[in-house]
Amino acid sequence: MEITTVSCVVGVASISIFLYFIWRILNWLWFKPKKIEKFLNDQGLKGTPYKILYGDLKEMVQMMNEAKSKPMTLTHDIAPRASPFFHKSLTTLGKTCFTWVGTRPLVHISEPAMIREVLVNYNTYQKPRGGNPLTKLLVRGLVDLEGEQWVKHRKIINPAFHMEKLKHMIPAFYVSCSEMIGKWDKLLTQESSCEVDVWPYLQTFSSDVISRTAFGSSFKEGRKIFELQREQARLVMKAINSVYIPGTRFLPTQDNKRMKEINQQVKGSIKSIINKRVVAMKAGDASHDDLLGILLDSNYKEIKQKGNSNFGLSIDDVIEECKLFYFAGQETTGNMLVWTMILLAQHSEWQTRAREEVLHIFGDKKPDIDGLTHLKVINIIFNEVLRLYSPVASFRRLIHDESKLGNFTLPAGTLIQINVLIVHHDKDMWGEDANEFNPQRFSEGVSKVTKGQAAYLPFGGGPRICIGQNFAILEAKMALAMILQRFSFELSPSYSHAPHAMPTLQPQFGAHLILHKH
Ligand code: HEM
Repeated sequence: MEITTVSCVVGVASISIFLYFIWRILNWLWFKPKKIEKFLNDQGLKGTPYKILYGDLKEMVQMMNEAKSKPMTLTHDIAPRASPFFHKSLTTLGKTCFTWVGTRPLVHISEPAMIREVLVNYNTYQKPRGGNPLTKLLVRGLVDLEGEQWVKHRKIINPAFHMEKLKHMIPAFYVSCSEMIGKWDKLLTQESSCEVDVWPYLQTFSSDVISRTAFGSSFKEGRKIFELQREQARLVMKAINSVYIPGTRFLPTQDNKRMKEINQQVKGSIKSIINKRVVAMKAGDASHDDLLGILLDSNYKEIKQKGNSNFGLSIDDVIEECKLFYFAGQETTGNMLVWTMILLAQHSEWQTRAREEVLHIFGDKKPDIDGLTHLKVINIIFNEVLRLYSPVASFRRLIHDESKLGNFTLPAGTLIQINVLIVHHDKDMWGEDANEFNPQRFSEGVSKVTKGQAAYLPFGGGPRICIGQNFAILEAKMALAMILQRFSFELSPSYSHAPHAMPTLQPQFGAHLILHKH
């Protein structure tokens, strides 16, 4: 009798637990997203209807693949190809609307006042969490931290990007660019002009710059790290574009195994560079001019000042920051340069103006820091390139608690997306010629043209603005000045216009230009 009662109780308890889990799964998969959908709709916010588990992921990937399948006509109206799903959603649902990333709502904001609110209040609007934890193998460090940890890291890393430190990186920019130009010179030994896909050269250039500026004399080891990080980025992008089922990262799939293997190798290599450097520092024999040297110095000062190593970065922290320099600084700057060359190849009048400025300031001499900071025409050209072909097409934030944004109340767990590329092409903001290449619009500075609004965001904004923007601009100025001193260029007939945002904005089929030697 007693045994029967016990079995009954166990049976009822098991059924209850089972039903509870079923309820939780159904709530996660269906009831909660539908409740949120109604909550947002009731506030007048339009959105795509929620689709179970995937949300809009399938349509997003399908539209991206379709856009990728063919090049576009040679215009700068690139958002429909580069961000097809978001462009369509914002066009049909309104500039403030919502879509779905799996079971999470993704609210798109485009009004400058709302954008500013999100960027300034960085403790409320945080970097997204969740999704596939394997992505953390690629991006951690400053870009991924919050609260006090972020403040601490930003303070220690900041000195590495001060102008007086960046000055010491000019020789590294010069050497890397000379190597690239040397290769182009070789291609042109027989002929006075030839067709070159400049994209792979610019990628190698910008990764070489990071290897040299991050690790100084150890830059060859840096190059190997970079190759591994590139492979990691491909695997991570694959993971991000699929729905993450919790726990699957532990499955011994080929991709999972490779991602972990790469992580070990990269960490091991950076650790060995750091260890060598720490030994050299103790012997008073280390370079203090590269990013690693400046970071270790700054860290040492912080620990000394506060009298406790808890206030500084650990070796693991330093490893993550070095990995981040590659991830954040290489592809973005390479993209900025490739689009600059493509646009100047198309708009020869601006190419001529830029060359005249370079020859006026430097003649055929090595560009120096003073001259580079005085390049005005090149400055407005870069502003316009970064507007039309912003390397970071969009970025996201996550709210952990219910929050008010503008007139809307957003539930906890909502993702927010700022579609930089779409904002940069908005005719209401930039005028009827929003899709034209017109660097002149920046002739009186960025704030004049945006009327001080948060509408120009190639480097983000607020306290979490890109820490490397001066580095990137200086590097790009050196490269463009040296290129213009030696070559003129135009689009090759084989160039196919295909801007593609995966993850940063790239020319999908390369950048085939005809180079002419001066
Ligand atoms: C043209 C080149 C570049 C572009 C367009 C660019 C763009 C951006 C953007 C849009 C953000 C903000 C992302 C967000 O708010 O979610 C950002 C952050 C960041 N960037 Fe860059 N970046 C460039 C070059 C660099 C370089 C050269 C480095 C370093 C070597 C770098 C390091 C970082 C870091 C560490 C952050 C995170 C800052 C923080 O959260 O405090 N970037 N970048």
